[in-house]
Amino acid sequence: MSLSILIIDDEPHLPHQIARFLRKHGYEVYTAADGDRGLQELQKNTIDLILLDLRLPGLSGLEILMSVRKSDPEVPVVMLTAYGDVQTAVSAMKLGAFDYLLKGFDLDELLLVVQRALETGAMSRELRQLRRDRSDNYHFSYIVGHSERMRDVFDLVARVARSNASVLIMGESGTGKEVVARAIHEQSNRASGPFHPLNCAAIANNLLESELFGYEQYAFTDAKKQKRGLLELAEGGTLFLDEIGEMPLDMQAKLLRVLETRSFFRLGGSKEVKINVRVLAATNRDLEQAMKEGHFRSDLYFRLAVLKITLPPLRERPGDILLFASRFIEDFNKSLGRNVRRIAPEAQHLLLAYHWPGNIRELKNVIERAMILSNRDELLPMHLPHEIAGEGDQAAGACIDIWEQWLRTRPPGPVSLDEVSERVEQHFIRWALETARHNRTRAAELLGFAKVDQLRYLMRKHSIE
Ligand SMILES: Nc1ncnc2c1ncn2[C@@H]1O[C@H](COP(=O)(O)OP(=O)(O)OP(=O)(O)O)[C@@H](O)[C@H]1O
Repeated sequence: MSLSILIIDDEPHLPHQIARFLRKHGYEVYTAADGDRGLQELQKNTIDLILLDLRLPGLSGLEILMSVRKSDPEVPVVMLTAYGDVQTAVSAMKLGAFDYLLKGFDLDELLLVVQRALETGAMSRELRQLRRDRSDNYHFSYIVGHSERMRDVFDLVARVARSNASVLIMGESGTGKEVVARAIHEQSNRASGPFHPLNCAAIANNLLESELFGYEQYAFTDAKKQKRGLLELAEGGTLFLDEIGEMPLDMQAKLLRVLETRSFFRLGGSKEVKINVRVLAATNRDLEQAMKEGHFRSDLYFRLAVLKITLPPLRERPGDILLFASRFIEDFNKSLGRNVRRIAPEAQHLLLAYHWPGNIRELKNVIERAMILSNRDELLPMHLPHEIAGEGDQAAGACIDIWEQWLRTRPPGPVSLDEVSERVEQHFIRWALETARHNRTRAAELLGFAKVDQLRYLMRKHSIE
């Protein structure tokens, strides 16, 4: 990725001399002779470093520095200063400038400062990304599982990680395709580079192109400022294209060209950008079928599927269900501040008997939900959703919740059995009506009544409308 430097300086020769020198070292350079034009360049282009003269016509260097800090706090600024202005340069450092250079500097000295500033800028971007990942609650670790098929998958992951080839990861939704892609990245020699996932199905077709390729200013009406696409942002790392089967045919042709030439043009751009990015793709669609139907290009398929990994659905590896469940319990114990110790045997049976159409994602959600619902150290059938536990257990669960709630809130003193059964009865009826969305026949069924009349009688008794 070529990094961009903006020089804001009004001297007639120096900026051009610096620009020539930096271009020779592979940087993209923009120049501006005053603050206003400098800020305009900053608005239009993606700038990685600013070299800023302290004395300028119009806005002063310090004023420009302050507006840069406000609009783009991470871009490093190096002040260019004359001998008599060192004191002001020191004030600029206090305002957040990265460094200053005394005019008369030699170009090698400039290059060193530029390289250091760019590295610092890259590090603060990386830190921001890491913080974002952490706040997304993303902590990368994965579970291999007991099943032989998953052990084979992760053996293959370790082997393909060493190569640079494209990999196509196949499997139903929620089987862990992105997890596998991250595992390949983390075990490869690109691990210290970025990993950028892009879900081709979650993004409108017209945005997909600009998301991948980026654009120059005014490439289209809304392109107010140049923007780098994911192909550039993933430089030195991995780009993960999820649901590649949903990519429109014209984009498939453009992606193929990138894979063949390892280069591309930003939208509206005329300069070829060279890249060093590994592309991993995933699909839950049968791409061979899609090729036969003409929805997927076969040349792209063969480029992407140099290596293939297929993830089995969870129902075909029941040996993994309880292992994954208990690992998720450990994770959620930490994040929810809970201390759940086990899954009751009856609940284990239900988890094992279920067919898991949503695979590991569904299992993870089911465990999280159960842990939120349970206020004990054990997960019971009543904490599982009704498609897993059936309705009977949900009703029992509701009943126990009501009971526990009442025990916690009732005034101290002796409890009469009548009082307890009255309360449970009243709350149980309300629960059934709500669950049945006020359909009385259905609510009566949930309560195990043969006739709706029984429900009507109890509703009158407890003054329930
Ligand atoms: N081996 C694993 N270890 C730990 N967590 C896993 C594993 N596999 C999947 N998960 C969890 O299951 C959820 C779904 O995984 P992932 O997003 O990788 O699936 P996917 O196959 O890419 O799904 P989709 O096709 O819908 O994009 C995630 O929360 C992930 O953390």
